[in-house]
Amino acid sequence: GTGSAAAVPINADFDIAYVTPVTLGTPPQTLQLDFDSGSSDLWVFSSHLPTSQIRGQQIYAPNKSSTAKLLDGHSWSITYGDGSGSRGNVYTDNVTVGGLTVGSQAIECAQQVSSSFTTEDHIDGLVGLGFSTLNTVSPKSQLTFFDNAKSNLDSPVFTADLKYKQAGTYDFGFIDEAKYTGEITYVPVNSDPGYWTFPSSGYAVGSGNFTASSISGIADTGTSLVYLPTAIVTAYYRQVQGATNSRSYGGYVFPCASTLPTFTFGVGAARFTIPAAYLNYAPVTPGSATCFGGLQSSSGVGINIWGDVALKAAFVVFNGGNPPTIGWAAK
Ligand SMILES: CSC[C@H](NC(=O)[C@H](Cc1ccccc1)OC(=O)N1CCC(N)CC1)C(=O)N[C@@H](CC1CCCCC1)[C@@H](O)Cn1ccccc1=O
Repeated sequence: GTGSAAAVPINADFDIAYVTPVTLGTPPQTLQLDFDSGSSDLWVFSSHLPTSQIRGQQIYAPNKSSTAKLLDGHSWSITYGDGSGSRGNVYTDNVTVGGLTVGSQAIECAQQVSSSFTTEDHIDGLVGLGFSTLNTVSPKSQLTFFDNAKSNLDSPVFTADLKYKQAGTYDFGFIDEAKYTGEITYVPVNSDPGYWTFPSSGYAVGSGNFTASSISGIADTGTSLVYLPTAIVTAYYRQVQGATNSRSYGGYVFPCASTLPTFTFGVGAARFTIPAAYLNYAPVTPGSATCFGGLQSSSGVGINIWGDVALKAAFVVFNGGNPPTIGWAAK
């Protein structure tokens, strides 16, 4: 089988995250979930949450689904890189994404969410697309939607075609040739850390020379920005008039009117250029003349992350075969 679903930006002004409609249970309950290749829990706002923690989000009510089953004695708790988090209990039920259905998928029902989830009313939960080793359900960890679907997929892959300020798609089980140009460059994935960790072959700032250097990082659809080693990031912002590394804003900022260079990264022999517009991420506060960069240092994060700012400059194939690989193509 295959599936195909839209990845819709949650904010009209800048791409902080993308959500995809997912139907749960019988009769179907549709929620807008953030597909996150940087984590491996499928969790939802649920009828088990105190109403004080719900602010407009859609919820999944397992007691309204004839196919829901409590996973007795199981719980989950997750904290993300940005400090947000949630926890709760677990049901299994049917989950459908873009026409692809998984029966008895673990649906982690939130009983508590952190304030940043309560205030982000466009996100009703997450679908983790990392490796199932990262799943937080205890005492028995659960499989991701992708791992459960894999044996029924025409091909054990999912692809991300994220776009700048417009809807893109996540496809499951097939590679849509119409979504990319040229060849797909595949490189090995180290799944031991549980993420889609792959080697990049180097970078260039604007029209400058390409610096060959092996950079290990993760392809993370759930992270908005790109986080890379400080040496690379300082080389980039040296080319930006008025750029400073602001402690108060937590990263590199610059006058919104500044001209930004592009940023090119290598995957094997292939080269992908992130347009300057993607790197002029957003005003630090609405209407400010100071803007926050889409490229930031990974020194505070602990790993290099190729987030949405990079992913939307390419068509990316997450190949869950044995061994796993990741493919990048121009589009
Ligand atoms: C450098 S990991 C920071 C990253 N969280 C972000 O990227 C958030 C995303 C967001 C989306 C919607 C509203 C608010 C914030 O956005 C910012 O942090 N931004 C954007 C706006 C900017 N002004 C400031 C910087 C992050 O924890 N991702 C995790 C998934 C996220 C969690 C929050 C909800 C959306 C999905 C995850 O894949 C990151 N992971 C990756 C590997 C290991 C652990 C880990 O946990």
